[in-house]
Amino acid sequence: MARDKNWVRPGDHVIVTGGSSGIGLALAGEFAARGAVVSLLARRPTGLARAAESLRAAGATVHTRSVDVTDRDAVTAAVEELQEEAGPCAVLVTSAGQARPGAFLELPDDVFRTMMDVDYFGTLWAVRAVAPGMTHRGRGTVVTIASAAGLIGVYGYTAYGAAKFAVRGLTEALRGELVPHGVRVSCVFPPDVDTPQLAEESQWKPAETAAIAGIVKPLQPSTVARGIMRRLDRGQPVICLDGFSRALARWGGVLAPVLRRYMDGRVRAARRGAGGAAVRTAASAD
Ligand SMILES: NC(=O)C1=CN([C@@H]2O[C@H](COP(=O)(O)OP(=O)(O)OC[C@H]3O[C@@H](n4cnc5c(N)ncnc54)[C@H](OP(=O)(O)O)[C@@H]3O)[C@@H](O)[C@H]2O)C=CC1
Ligand SMILES: CCCCCCCCCCCCCCCC(=O)[C@@H](N)CO
Repeated sequence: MARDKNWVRPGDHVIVTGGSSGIGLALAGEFAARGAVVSLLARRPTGLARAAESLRAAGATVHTRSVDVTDRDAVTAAVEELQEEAGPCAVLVTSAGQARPGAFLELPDDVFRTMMDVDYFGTLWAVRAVAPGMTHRGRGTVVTIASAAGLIGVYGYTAYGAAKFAVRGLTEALRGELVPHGVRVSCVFPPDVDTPQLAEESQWKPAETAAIAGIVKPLQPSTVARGIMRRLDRGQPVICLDGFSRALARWGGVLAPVLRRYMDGRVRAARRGAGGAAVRTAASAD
């Protein structure tokens, strides 16, 4: 992905799934500050209205659509309508997502399907709705929000991590196909970010998962959004916001045995901390 200061211009139409909250809303604010027209997609109309209001108060032009990203036809229809209202989509950000951590042996089957439906297929349907237009016009940027849990397998994230690995696989393969058509493709791998989702998932999060994720202090959504914009300006296809994730993205395969031992140590420490005499041996194959 080449440097191109015109990847987003005033008046451009930017579509953000999950744009009513957290990372998506913070990014919508960054695009609005650059003069873009922003469209927000999410399920809850109240959240959409509140987010739109806050962006409009800062002078932005905002469109919204209440849609569940797992519904392919609804996503396609919403994106088409929004493009009729606000012009062809110059940038798509897929931030709609959900995290449900838990011990593998205790997670209900349907959680695995829900994570894939929301996090993976929710990303896929939005990308498929804009990709033909972008390639036809020879201009566009697709930004998917994965997770640091999509860079390495993390205790407690069997369902969520698998879906985020899928987002990463999709984005990486897609890049090779779309770049020749003038379409930029980037994937973002944030560590914990201080958003409603982080609070929501804490009710399910095993102490072991918290101990591993706690290696990186939660970032603020505004910091994450600014960091993403800076890296998009530089044309980076793989976007990490902290040193650990960056090391993982660059050296993950080579570092994996060391990282696994390190994480297993955090798991054992978390169990001692929880007062558990029951220290089951953490699996550490290599
Ligand atoms: N916060 C964190 O620690 C991290 C988050 N991420 C990822 O970043 C992305 C954004 O998360 P974050 O900003 O924290 O979360 P928030 O909970 O703050 O925002 C999530 C957004 O997605 C929307 N959304 C959720 N499910 C659906 C759905 N089925 N259909 C349409 N919209 C949906 C929500 O609106 P509504 O509920 O009304 O639909 C909301 O707008 C997610 O993909 C998440 O996995 C990655 C790494 C770390
Ligand atoms: C020597 C260095 C060792 C480094 C080990 C790994 C460091 C990064 C751990 C990241 C854990 C996963 C965070 C998931 C965030 C997320 O997606 C959820 N909060 C969503 O809500």
